[in-house]
Amino acid sequence: MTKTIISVENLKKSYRDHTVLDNLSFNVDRGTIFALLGENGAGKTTTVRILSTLITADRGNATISGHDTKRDAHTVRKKISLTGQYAAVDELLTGEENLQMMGRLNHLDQKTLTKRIADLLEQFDLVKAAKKPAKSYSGGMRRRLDIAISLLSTPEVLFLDEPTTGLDPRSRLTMWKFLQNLKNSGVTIFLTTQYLEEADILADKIAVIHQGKIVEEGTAEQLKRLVGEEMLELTFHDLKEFNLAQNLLNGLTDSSNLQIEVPSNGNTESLRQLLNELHDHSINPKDITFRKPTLDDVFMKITANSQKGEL
Ligand SMILES: Nc1ncnc2c1ncn2[C@@H]1O[C@H](COP(=O)(O)OP(=O)(O)OP(=O)(O)O)[C@@H](O)[C@H]1O
Repeated sequence: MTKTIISVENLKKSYRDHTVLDNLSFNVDRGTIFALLGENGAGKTTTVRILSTLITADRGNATISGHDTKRDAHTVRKKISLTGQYAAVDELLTGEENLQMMGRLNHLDQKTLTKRIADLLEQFDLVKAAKKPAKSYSGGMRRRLDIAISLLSTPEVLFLDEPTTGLDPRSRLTMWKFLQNLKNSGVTIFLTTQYLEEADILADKIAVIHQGKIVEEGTAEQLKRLVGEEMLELTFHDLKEFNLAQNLLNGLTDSSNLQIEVPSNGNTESLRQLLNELHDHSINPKDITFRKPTLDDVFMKITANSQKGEL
């Protein structure tokens, strides 16, 4: 079996004169979690819809396990499952009935289906809720049921379009745990997200999509390294101190919070020098913290560069 399970080469998609995907290319390794990270309207759903054979690209190629999503869509559909942004759950049926119905539509024999449903209800923490109508479920439970439905026949690749959008922080944490377990069971997961933290926590590889182009790609660590060193965040007692420090330090200033952020190489000697210099001017910061770059910083940096036309 080859390492690459999803291969995307120069995909283009336009609606009239609006270019939605502009030469998109990337690969996803088998058994990994891949995150397509981008803002609203960046082209994430369009990419998922092409890869899951719901629509076709105007140009370019995409394959799943070596099968072309356009020419061999039938085979691709057998290998994948898709969970969209809007849960495909029948509100009037119970959780168990939803699973039964979709299992029968998927032509699973009753014995296999009964066993599979019991496993999925257990795995997705829905045993207690199984006999209750889905309309009584919370957003998180509904999303879990939706994913359980898409796992009735074990797919090679599971596509999840914004799996945690609209969920409360606790349900997001639970979902992350489920997705990690799913990956450990061998399923390749392709997810789209607007949440930098989600991509950071879950993904083995992240591709940042902006206006239909991949503007950066790598592991969370690689993307964070792009931004550079650690940052040192200094908070001052009052505006007078802050203004004085601003003249001495070359950093990013935030006057409303009386904060200045300067790059730091993590070296204690340079920190001592900086503090001595402030001290010589009778400035003693109220608070000093080291901050590791976040994916937020990466995203800000990349999108700022692309707006400046540097990409
Ligand atoms: N069928 C369509 N007809 C016209 N324009 C479309 C169509 N589908 C998508 N678009 C446009 O393509 C762009 C990308 O949409 P897409 O849904 O892929 O973005 P997204 O990154 O998934 O954003 P969101 O998080 O809002 O879903 C948007 O500007 C959208 O309006």
